[in-house]
Amino acid sequence: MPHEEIQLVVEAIEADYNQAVVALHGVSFTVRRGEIRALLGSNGAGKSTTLKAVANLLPAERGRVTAGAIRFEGHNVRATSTGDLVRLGLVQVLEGRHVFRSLTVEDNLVTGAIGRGSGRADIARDLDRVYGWFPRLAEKRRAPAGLTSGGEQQMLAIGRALMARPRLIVLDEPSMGLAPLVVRDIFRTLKQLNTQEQLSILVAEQNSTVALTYADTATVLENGVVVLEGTAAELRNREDIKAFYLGEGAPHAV
Ligand SMILES: Nc1ncnc2c1ncn2[C@@H]1O[C@H](COP(=O)(O)OP(=O)(O)OP(=O)(O)O)[C@@H](O)[C@H]1O
Repeated sequence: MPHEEIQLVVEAIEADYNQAVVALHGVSFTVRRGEIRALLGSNGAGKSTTLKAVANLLPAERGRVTAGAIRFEGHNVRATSTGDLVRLGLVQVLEGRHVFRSLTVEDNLVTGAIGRGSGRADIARDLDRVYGWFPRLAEKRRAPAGLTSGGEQQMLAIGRALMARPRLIVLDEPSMGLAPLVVRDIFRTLKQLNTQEQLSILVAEQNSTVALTYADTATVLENGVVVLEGTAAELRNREDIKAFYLGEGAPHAV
């Protein structure tokens, strides 16, 4: 595989919080251009910490990367602010969605374009594009975001990220708290964005079944260490994985 196709390199990173709790002990993986990589693992495995490290968001939580390297398209992530990473095309959608509840859906989307320096016409075109991907957001464009459903808020968080014109989006648990059909719709749209716009995706999920359905590759974390890595197809066929690593019970449990 040619080197230039590797978009994100995470190399042997270690991270801690409050200079005390060590959350990652040498995590490594890559994301190729146009790839969907799932980051799997049970509660506390280190998924969120890894994603925050990739977006250089750990300092905001008294966390830090203490060793290793992270490079996005050749840029040293540890030395680049989150805002600059967004401008470079690496955009994160955080766990819990974090929409501005009192702003309308459309105003929330427009905030995603801040910092890009775009004019009104560009923003209007990108809004149309997001509404094309998520028609439910178009229907709710004038509604306060806080009054929309959980699924719509997740779509809004993704739509807001798309307004920044990302080349790689980083998503933390997009399925959390959502009904299975809504989760399926969201993952289908992500897959279409991936195939039609060559958008690379790094997604942390506890729902390994849905993640392995849509991802190309997966990395499984346990206690801050990579315990398994492979193509999603390989991992889908390993019945033992859910029982051993993902806290989803024995393989034959109902
Ligand atoms: N802000 C924080 N301050 C201190 N310790 C933290 C903080 N956030 C996470 N940790 C610790 O770091 C470790 C990894 O947690 P992390 O949230 O990355 O796991 P996770 O795989 O994303 O789990 P979850 O699915 O529950 O979010 C855990 O031991 C957790 O307690």
